[in-house]
Amino acid sequence: MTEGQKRKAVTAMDEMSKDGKFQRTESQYRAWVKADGSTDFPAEKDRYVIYYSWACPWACRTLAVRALLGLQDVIETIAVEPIMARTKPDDPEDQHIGWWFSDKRPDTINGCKHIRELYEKVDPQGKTTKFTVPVLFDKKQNKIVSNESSEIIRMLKEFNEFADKSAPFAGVDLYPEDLKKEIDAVNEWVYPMYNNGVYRSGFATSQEAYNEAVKEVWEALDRAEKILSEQRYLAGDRFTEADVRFFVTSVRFDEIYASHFKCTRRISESCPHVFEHLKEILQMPGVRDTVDIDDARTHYTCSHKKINPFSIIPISPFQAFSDKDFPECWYEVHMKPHNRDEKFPVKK
Ligand SMILES: N[C@@H](CCC(=O)N[C@@H](CS)C(=O)NCC(=O)O)C(=O)O
Repeated sequence: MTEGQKRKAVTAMDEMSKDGKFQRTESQYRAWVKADGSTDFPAEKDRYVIYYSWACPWACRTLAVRALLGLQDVIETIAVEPIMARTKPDDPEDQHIGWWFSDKRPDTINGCKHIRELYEKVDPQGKTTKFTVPVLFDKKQNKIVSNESSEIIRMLKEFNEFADKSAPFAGVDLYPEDLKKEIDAVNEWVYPMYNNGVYRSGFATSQEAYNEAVKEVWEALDRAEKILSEQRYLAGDRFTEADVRFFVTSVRFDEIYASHFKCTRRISESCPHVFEHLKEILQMPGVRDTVDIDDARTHYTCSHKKINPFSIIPISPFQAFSDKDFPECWYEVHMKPHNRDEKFPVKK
């Protein structure tokens, strides 16, 4: 970046088309960790860190896969604060709002104040303009490896030799060769209609754009409900990344997307099979530790000022059935035993 030229920093809420549609930009860091050392990023224990937000479904899918593969002691993690804030508050021309660290949640590796500073540190030329989590960071070379979660979840298997063998899917490839076609077919509709669909619904700034998006979210729910009433998992009778990718949106749906993103339906009331599927995954060893529904709710309701200018947090719908406060009332419902084993016994 030459002097006088300013980086145009953007956030998700700036990525709008003229007709009010949310259009997500592509991730910019797309390198790969490899166990065989064939890239600049060899798989090593204690070398990498994942920066994440508890709110972010994309970041949390990397945490879920890390837990399922038993990599908690191999790759460390650093969380940001839930509420986004201006990253250059002293510059009136720079209105960027982003993820912050704090004394309670410090960046213990790079000592940055916010995620934007981390990106600017590794990229002083100003090529990056959107500062997202997750970030997979190489501590040895001080480089960002990847900020694309769909690729990070696939490269985590490269660390399998260091995995805790007692983890539910230690050494397992969640994108196995023989199921790639089925998984790709599921991801192809789950990403646009569901994972990104809820954002397209919530960020829409015209009635037409909202109607179109929310209709697709509902269609995706109906489609998943049908599949999960006929088979145990989305890509067949084996658990795969397609289930994790679906889960991270499902788990936030009733508490956050139904109200804050105006998706209006509730999984726990209208999609019993999707609900049991989400409970099954949430209850897999390690996964509960990758979901902080309180932090997530705080982020969405208090960071998107254009959607919720007074930062009013809607009361939890699960409060209606419980004497417990939030988030205990939420966990009470979601940690109740699921019926997936009974309905679809795993073939031995
Ligand atoms: N393609 C990215 C998307 C990540 C993403 O959009 N993360 C959001 C949080 S949910 C973010 O960090 N947004 C920052 C911003 O909008 O400025 C991935 O899947 O890794």
